[in-house]
Amino acid sequence: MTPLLPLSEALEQLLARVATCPEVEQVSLQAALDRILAEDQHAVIDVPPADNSAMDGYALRARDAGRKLPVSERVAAGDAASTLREDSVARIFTGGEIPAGADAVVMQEDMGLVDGVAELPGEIRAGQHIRRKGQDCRAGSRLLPSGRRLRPQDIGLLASQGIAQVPVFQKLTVALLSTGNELREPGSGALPPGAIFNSNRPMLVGLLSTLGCGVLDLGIVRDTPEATREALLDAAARADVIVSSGGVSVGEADHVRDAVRALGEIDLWRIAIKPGKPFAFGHVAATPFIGLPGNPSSAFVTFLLLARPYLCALQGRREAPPITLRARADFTVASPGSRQEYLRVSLSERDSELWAAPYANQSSGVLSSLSASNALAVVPVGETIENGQWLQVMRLDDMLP
Ligand SMILES: Nc1nc2c(c(=O)[nH]1)N[C@H]1C(S)=C(S)[C@@H](COP(=O)(O)OP(=O)(O)OC[C@H]3O[C@@H](n4cnc5c(N)ncnc54)[C@H](O)[C@@H]3O)O[C@H]1N2
Ligand code: MOO
Repeated sequence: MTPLLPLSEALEQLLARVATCPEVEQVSLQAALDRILAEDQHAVIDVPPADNSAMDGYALRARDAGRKLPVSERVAAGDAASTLREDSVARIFTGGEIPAGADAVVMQEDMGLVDGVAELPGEIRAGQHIRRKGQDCRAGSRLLPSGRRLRPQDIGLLASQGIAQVPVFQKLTVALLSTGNELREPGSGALPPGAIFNSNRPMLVGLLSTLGCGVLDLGIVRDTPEATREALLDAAARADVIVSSGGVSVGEADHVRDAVRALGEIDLWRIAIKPGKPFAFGHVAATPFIGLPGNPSSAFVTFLLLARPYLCALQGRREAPPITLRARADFTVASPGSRQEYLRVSLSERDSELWAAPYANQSSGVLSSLSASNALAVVPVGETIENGQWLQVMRLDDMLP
């Protein structure tokens, strides 16, 4: 039996096989949401383009503090810049460009106004309530790095520069297939004896879609060597990656396993994590193949810990791994043995601290454990966790997309 492989080594081996980035395409800014930026983006203009007021009030000279001065003009957002006459103040609105000569803004709440004459407060700091030209972005500075998944705020930032088209990597197409004679699709009627519904398929379609991949859903592959080979060759020709679930453990010959081996190469790993020990990686012709374990929780956890970083790298995405938080254990577990455990837990806040409470049944076939949880808590190999002990936890929402 092959020894257990630490998660970090499995990940390293997977990432080492990522050689190239996808092709680049230009898309409109709005269509760029959730896509992966293919080139660094730089500011082309200063934003804001000129000093402007942060408040509705009066633009004036700070040295005039305490004086009574007439209001010589009115500046609204969108008006072209003007020059402030000597011995006067300008009425100004938020976003209005500061007239030349003015060096401060007094909020209208702080200004006395008698018969149209402004009574300036006794103390005015030069620069107050002025938003400086270029304080948001300086022309030439880097706005966003290549490899960034574009979020709504990134789209807004690009729009603030007048950028209307952006280069993004083409979407990956992932072929998905489910293996297992026992599987039936939801909607196909009542289950015959021995059968179960295929829950991995829609779950994995969801995970892949959330990651921004196009999914070529091949459904349940008919359980013959010929049908399996045909499906894999079709997948290899039409997709960038093939993902399957089931049949990667030590059981009797599985058609997918044998067919991948016949059409390419397959490594069957035993990873030192629970859930998710068996995991396969290889290729069909030149198309990479990932074999997730069949147990639904194992498929989900190995997708997050292994398939996700691999697919992100293949997409050209370059970002820091999801953040790890610290939480206190709301439980006690004895030494779990030879595999690092990823307990499905609910995080909640108590006395300004995070606490992790595990779902009662942590069996890898129990999908409710994931649905009821919002995080994974890491229990290192050989450790006994006492109640109140600090643990590393990863919020599921931080791992997706
Ligand atoms: N003798 C051993 N048996 C097992 C070992 C082992 O080391 N020695 N490892 C166990 C572990 S750990 C896991 S995880 C599973 C993984 O098994 P496979 O990847 O080969 O998957 P299957 O046997 O096909 O299925 C396992 C389980 O999951 C159910 N399943 C499969 N596909 C789906 C699906 N699409 N939707 C819902 N449920 C699915 C299937 O019915 C089985 O109950 O192996 C252990 N065995
Ligand atoms: O890894 Mo299996 O996922 O422990 O049941």
